[in-house]
Amino acid sequence: MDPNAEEPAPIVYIGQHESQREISVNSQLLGDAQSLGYDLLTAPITTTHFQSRVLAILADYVKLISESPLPDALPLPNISPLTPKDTDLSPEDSNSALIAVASSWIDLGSKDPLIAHISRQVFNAEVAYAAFVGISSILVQGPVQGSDVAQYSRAILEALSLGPYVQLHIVLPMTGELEMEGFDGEHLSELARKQYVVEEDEDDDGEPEPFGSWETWDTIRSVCSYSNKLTVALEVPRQLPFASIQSRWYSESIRLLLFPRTSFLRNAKGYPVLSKPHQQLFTRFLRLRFPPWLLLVDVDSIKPMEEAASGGAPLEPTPAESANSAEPQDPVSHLRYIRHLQQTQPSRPPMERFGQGYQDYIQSPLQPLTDNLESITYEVFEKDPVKYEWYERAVAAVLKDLRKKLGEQHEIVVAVVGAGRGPLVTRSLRASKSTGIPIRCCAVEKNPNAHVLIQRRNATDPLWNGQVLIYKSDMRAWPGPTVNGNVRQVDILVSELLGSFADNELSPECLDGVQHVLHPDHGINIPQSYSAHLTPIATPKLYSDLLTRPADDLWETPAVVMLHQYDDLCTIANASGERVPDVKEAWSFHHPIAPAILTHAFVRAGGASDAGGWTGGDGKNEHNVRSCKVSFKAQDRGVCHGLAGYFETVLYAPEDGSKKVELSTNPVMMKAKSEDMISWFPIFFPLKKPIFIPDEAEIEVSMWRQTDDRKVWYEWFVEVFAQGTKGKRMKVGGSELHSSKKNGCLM
Ligand SMILES: C[S@@+](CC[C@H](N)C(=O)[O-])C[C@H]1O[C@@H](n2cnc3c(N)ncnc32)[C@H](O)[C@@H]1O
Repeated sequence: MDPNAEEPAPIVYIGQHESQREISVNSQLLGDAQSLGYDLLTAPITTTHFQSRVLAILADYVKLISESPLPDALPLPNISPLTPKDTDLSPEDSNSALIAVASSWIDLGSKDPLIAHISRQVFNAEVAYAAFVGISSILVQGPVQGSDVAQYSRAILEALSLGPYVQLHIVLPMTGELEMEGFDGEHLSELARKQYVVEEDEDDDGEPEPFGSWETWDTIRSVCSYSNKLTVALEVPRQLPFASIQSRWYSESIRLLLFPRTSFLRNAKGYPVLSKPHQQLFTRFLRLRFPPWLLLVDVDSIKPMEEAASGGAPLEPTPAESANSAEPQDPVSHLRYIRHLQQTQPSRPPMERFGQGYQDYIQSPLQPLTDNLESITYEVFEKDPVKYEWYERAVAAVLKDLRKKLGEQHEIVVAVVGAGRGPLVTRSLRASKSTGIPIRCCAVEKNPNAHVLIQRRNATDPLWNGQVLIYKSDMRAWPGPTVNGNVRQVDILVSELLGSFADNELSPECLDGVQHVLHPDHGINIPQSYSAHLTPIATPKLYSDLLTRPADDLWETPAVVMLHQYDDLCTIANASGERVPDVKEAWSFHHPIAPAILTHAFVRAGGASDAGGWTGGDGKNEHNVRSCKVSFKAQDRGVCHGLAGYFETVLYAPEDGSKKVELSTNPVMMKAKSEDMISWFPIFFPLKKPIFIPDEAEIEVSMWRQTDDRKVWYEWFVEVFAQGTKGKRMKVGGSELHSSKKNGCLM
């Protein structure tokens, strides 16, 4: 968790795959591949013998129905169980390093019921046998061009139930068609009967839909209910598609990245290398919490060691051979290059280093008002390299402004409310020292355990020097500091009560409750304001994680997550033309609030005035209700799984108009306002049912911050609109109304 610690090279598992492996894979060959430096090897589940047997059964059946007076009365043929000649695989200890390959000559989505039926039998027999011999990872060719994706998906769903540990990895291109070598022999799709072959659409320009491959995947995983046993084996093409397609795939469950021969370039010395964009893609995937395995496809064919030693290619070229040959003779040049990339990865930004292991990990938001935090939690905040520094700047700026306004005679009272272990007290004292403006400093904390530490710190820290006035109190019940027997008004009220969505740790309610100690004319709050921001995202990872958890109200509870494997559905171009997420403000809070509002709230409390709150209680907290309706424009089709939430805060805007001191977790503003700040992860408002978003659709988000005087909760609702035929917008999808009332934040 230390953001400054040295980073080890990421762990990457690399395998080798040959589309047409000519030699059978056994533990000997696997051992040879491992001694060359591979971790994994692919192995076809069945042999060509099996294929010939299936084709013969098919041919017999076709003949039979052609000769039968009642062809429709004939039952579809069955494939008899596998025989020893049909497969080279057997149970071995080393099988965990094998990835089984299901036959690519079948057509699970064939529109011809006969072909689909045969294909399913082949596939099920293969999956079941692979699972039986202890190989859980199975590479499965994606749907054949023109076949029925729904039918294919159903077949995948069926196969997933064939073994408890079966993992199916669907081979798909990023866009268009696969580049890796296809299957050479007879393909079942070519044997579909005429009446089932659909003529090509003449109007079709032949150009693939850029998101077509992703859409195929979306259908497969939706039919399979986002099963965590189903992932993608994504082929990396020579020409990478648009950034929007790359980031869509990045958000998906990718277990394998396939690098075919075509994805490599040759450098001046003839060695295989990846282009810069390919390297960036590689780095991005490597930073995932569970990076995909890599498969080098149809490069550096693996020969058994014995064969290599007795006349095959030598393992390492001699210098003379290297000099004389136009192409390097290294038998694992692609692997060596990828290992080199692995070892020379650029270091991660501080937030990623700090959050390592927490990426896409769902946590309940902290409730520091209801719960008493542990010392270790404070310790984690205190590692932030930015937040405390910015608070110190803000206090210094306020001190200078107040000094101008109040003169040297006025002793400035600074109160840190919710002081925790005291870092903001230290920063306030430092600001006083650096500006030369003396202060009277107080610390208020309701956590009795943290209170012990701040008292000790007051006694031992030379900067505190026993001068800090320490109060163990809920700030809302604190009467203010007593100096020389008199209660003094506070000039600067410093707090850090912000959650990932700004107000979700009840900063507004706490600061309202302590505003009575602040000087009514010139008192200043740090922060002065904060705002909540949101944007719709696709995050299949979080959605499928939530699906695996039993509690129903998980869908009704915002979660704190270091969002990593997700895709922004709505982006805009920034000033330099770069596409950035369209993050919009939901609402904001400003402090101090108008005294009249507090007076009114006070009168309402106890039910003496008005009819009571709209959502319960007397209505005393109703001024902290907020709502918004924000509209976003999606560029490309996708699926919305929820809303990502962020916050921004103005700690202080100096009176001379100089740069404001601000913090932000909004990915668009963070760099400019508080780069490398690590204290807050984003918040995620999930949707119980993912919503499909068509190209260029409008996404409307309605959100509410509600209260009943005892707690605060959020409600959220998403609607999707597309352009209708008559030029009018038309609703095409929407969520149910989600509400966190049951798990609201207690006041
Ligand atoms: C997010 S922590 C910040 C701690 C510390 N100021 C820092 O920046 O490291 C918020 C602190 O406020 C305290 N707190 C929250 N609500 C409070 C209240 N109503 N009265 C007093 N302390 C409160 C919590 O116990 C916690 O120590």
